[in-house]
Amino acid sequence: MPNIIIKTEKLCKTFSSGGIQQHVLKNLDISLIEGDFTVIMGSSGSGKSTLLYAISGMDKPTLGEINFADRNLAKLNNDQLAVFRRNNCGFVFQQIYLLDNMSVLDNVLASGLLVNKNKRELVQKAKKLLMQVGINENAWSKFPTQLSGGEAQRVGIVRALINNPRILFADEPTGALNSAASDSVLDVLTNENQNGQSIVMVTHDMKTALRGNRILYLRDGVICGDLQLSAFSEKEYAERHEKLGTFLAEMGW
Ligand SMILES: Nc1ncnc2c1ncn2[C@@H]1O[C@H](COP(=O)(O)OP(=O)(O)OP(=O)(O)O)[C@@H](O)[C@H]1O
Repeated sequence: MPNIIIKTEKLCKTFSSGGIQQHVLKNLDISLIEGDFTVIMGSSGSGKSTLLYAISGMDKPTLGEINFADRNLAKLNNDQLAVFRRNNCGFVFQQIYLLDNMSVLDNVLASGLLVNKNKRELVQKAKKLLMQVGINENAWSKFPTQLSGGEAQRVGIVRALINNPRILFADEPTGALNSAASDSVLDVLTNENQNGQSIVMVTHDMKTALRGNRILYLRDGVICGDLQLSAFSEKEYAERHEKLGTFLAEMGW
C-alpha cells in the first residue's frame, strides 16, 4: 500500500487586498504519496506556488486541513511550524539564496547545524551529498559568486537535503538556468528521487515536468487533471513526452 505523506481536506486559500477577495485555492482534497516525484503544473496565476507554500507549512491556509506526516499543520503555532518545517521540509527555489560570505561547505553546514549538533557527522554527510550532486572537493571552499548557476543550484539542493527532509519542495528550480545547467539539476533531482526522496515540484516547463511520476494540473485553484507516469527513464523519453503532451493539451495548457 502506498504511504500517504500529505493529505489535504477542503484546502482553501483566499487573499484579500483593497477590499477584494481572491479565492486562489478552492476546496482541494489532495493525497500525495511518499516516494513520489509529484509535479504541480498549471497556467500562470493558477495557484501553484500558493499550493506549494500551503502544503509545506510556509503559509497558512484560510480554511481546511493539511495532514503532513501524521501532523495536523493547523494545530501548530508559528514556532512549532518553523520547527516542523526545519525537520521535515527541504526547499529549493528559482532564486538561489546561498550566503555570499560563506564557502560552499559552510553554506550546507549552516543549515545542517540547525538540526544536528554533531559537526563531524554533518561534515561527512555534507561532503557525501556534495559529491553525489557532482560538486567535487575543489569547489567546497569556493564562495557562491565563484560558482555557475547550475553548480549553485546543486549546492542549494544539498543544503535542502542535509536534514533528511521527508519532502523536498521545489518551486521552478530550473527557472533561472540555461539548458545544460537545468539538465544537471534535473538529473540530481531524478537521482535523489530514485534513491527514495519524495519531491513536490512546481514548474511551467514541460521538460522539467517530465522528470515527475505524477503530474497534477491546477486551473483556477482546482485540480482538474492528475496524470500517472512511470519513474523517469531516458529510454522511454519520446513516449513519456507524448503522454504528457497529450495530457497538457487536454488541460488546455
Ligand atoms: N501574498 C499574496 N497576496 C495577495 N495575492 C497573492 C499572494 N500570493 C499570491 N497571490 C495571488 O494568487 C494568485 C496565484 O498566485 P501563485 O503565485 O500561486 O500562482 P502560480 O500558479 O504559481 O503563478 P506563476 O506560474 O505565474 O508563478 C495570483 O493571482 C497572485 O497574484
